Amino acid sequence: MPNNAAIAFENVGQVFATDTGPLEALRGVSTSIARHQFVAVLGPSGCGKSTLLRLTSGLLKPTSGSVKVFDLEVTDPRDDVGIVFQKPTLLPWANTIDNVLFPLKHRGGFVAKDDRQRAHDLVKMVGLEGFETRLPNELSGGMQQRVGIARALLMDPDILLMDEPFSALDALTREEMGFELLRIWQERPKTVLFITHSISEAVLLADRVIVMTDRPGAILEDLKVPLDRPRTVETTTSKVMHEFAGYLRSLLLKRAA
Ligand SMILES: Nc1ncnc2c1ncn2[C@@H]1O[C@H](COP(=O)(O)OP(=O)(O)OP(=O)(O)O)[C@@H](O)[C@H]1O
Repeated sequence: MPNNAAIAFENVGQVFATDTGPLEALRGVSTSIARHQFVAVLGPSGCGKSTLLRLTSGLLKPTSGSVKVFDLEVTDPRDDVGIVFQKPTLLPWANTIDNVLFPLKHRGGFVAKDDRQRAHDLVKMVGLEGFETRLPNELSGGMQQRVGIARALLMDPDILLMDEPFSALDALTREEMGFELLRIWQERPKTVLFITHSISEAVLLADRVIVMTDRPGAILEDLKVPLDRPRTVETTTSKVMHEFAGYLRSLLLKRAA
């Protein structure tokens, strides 16, 4: 395992205790993600994708093996790891800026003038200039998700964990958000672990796609995406994208056969 990895999973297993007995969610997951690499994870429902993400964030400890971030075993949530969930879980009474600043406030941190400026800059970066004082219910789903992304970027984390971040959005907004994320990622390089059910989204965004098996989740294939950057709208209709997506689809279907 290279020791310059941003994230390293070493023989990770996760067994949950449930009412009906132990449930093995992950088995023997070993892989590493280089700094500033964009890795997408695809796999059937319940194969442990979110569990992998929670283990990386420190919200959960593995029952076997280890998860390391920059060579240190993950024991607790860290400031250099930002998370974006499917639903942005914004505070309904707080405006855009205050929602972005929430992680700082939550940690009991003093919000300095610089922090407020950073929040304004991030809000601008995610395309919400002019919406700084709006409440979440005055924003569309896509805009709320942008607030969630700006919030995850507040501490300028090196690692960004994203759990189906665009799945609640309509197809067009979803694609737009994907390109937006690539723009942000190029502007402020980050190590991204991105969970999705969308093959085309995984291919369009990532450097590498990890395909998981059914539960207990293990790595079925780990593939480099054969597309140059920057990715553009043309990429989405390219032959290479089409063929690679087709291969991934066959992998996922074979598994279900
Ligand atoms: N805290 C928990 N206690 C018990 N079982 C759990 C817990 N968290 C997850 N599981 C179970 O572990 C398995 C993997 O869950 P996980 O959410 O990681 O899957 P997933 O691949 O992200 O699924 P989906 O694609 O449907 O979101 C599932 O069977 C789930 O029910």
